[in-house]
Amino acid sequence: MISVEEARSRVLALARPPEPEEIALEQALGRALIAPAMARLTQPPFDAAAMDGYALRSADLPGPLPVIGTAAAGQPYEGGTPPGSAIRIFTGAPVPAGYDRVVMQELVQRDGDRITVAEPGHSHNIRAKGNDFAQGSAFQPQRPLRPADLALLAAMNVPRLTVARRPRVAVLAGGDELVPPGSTPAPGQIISSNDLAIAALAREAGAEPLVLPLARDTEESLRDRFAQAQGCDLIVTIGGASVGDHDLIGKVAADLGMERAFYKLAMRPGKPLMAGRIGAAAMLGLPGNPVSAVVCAKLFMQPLIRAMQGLPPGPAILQAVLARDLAPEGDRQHYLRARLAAGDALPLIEPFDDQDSARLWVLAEADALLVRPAHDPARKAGERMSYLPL
Ligand SMILES: Nc1nc2c(c(=O)[nH]1)N[C@H]1C(S)=C(S)[C@@H](COP(=O)(O)OP(=O)(O)OC[C@H]3O[C@@H](n4cnc5c(N)ncnc54)[C@H](O)[C@@H]3O)O[C@H]1N2
Ligand code: MOO
Repeated sequence: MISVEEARSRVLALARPPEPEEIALEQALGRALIAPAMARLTQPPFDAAAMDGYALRSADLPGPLPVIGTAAAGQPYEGGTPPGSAIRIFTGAPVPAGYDRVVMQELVQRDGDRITVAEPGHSHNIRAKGNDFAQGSAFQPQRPLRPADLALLAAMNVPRLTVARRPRVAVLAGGDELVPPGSTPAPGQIISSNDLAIAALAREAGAEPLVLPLARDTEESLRDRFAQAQGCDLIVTIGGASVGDHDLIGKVAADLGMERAFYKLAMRPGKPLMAGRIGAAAMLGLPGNPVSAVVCAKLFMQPLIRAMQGLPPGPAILQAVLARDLAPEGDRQHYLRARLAAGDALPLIEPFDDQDSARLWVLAEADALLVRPAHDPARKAGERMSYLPL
């Protein structure tokens, strides 16, 4: 069995270079820029007042000074600025050349058309032209676009963007025991849960998921579902990955010409993970146990989807302090469902006693996956450990 690290690099090697798509700025939340966005203007485009008050020369203080005009946002003052004068000014208005300071109105005594300033405050309250960004500045963050990025891109006057096309991900769950949520299960049946979680994880990573109808445990049914996944960039199967008589994914995928990158890795949960390529599509065969499927999706599927968009694959691995002693680990890298609590410099992490890979309730109560390398020795409370946030 290969290691988690080796499996990860083989999975990431399945990513093809991202394909460009041009979209409107309003559609850009969560998308990955694959060409830099260039600022089409300078911001602020002029020296701008940062406060409501009076624009004047510092050298003329404390006054008294005549107020000879007004400037507001969108209504610049067009007159002269002779020494010994001031104008009324409002936040966002251009500060006329000649004045070097805006004094907040709270610090000004006004008597008719004259002002006196006993104590002007420290700040000059002027945002210099270009102090945010200059025309021609290139913006290309190595992460999905966030809400505030849309404001920046709007301020840069960039109404259209070149982003990575969203990878299309087919989610293929199967098993004779599975019926969709809302059905009444017959004896021996359960509700299919994984497909929803895997589709949501795909969407979270930037993909456009396509959840296929549940497959039966027959080669014919699976072949039919693979045919429905035509045109997708990634096919993610759930279940049927192990060695039982009804675990047909490997066989059907092989019959369809799958080039296997690996099958099985030294990981817990998730040992029977399968990866490769079928025609133009990458393929991941996730194990059926619900927790195993989610853990594999976080560790392999989401990084692959991010890589397909030209993004750093992740996931972020963070540090925490162990809240209790742990026995030595076995021969597979273990991802333990765990709770986080506030600590001093780092959070405290405590794994749940029951790590059954079918228990979704425990997964829902977990904040993190505590990472223990294969053959990790016994650990004491207080030691530093790695974890993956959920
Ligand atoms: N003899 C062995 N048996 C098993 C091994 C092994 O090495 N030797 N590995 C175990 C491990 S580890 C895992 S994980 C599972 C994975 O098996 P499969 O990928 O073949 O998954 P299934 O058998 O189809 O299902 C396992 C389990 O999960 C439930 N399931 C499947 N799909 C869904 C779904 N969409 N929603 C909800 N639950 C689902 C299914 O009913 C089973 O209970 O194999 C072990 N066995
Ligand atoms: O490795 Mo399987 O993924 O637990 O239960």
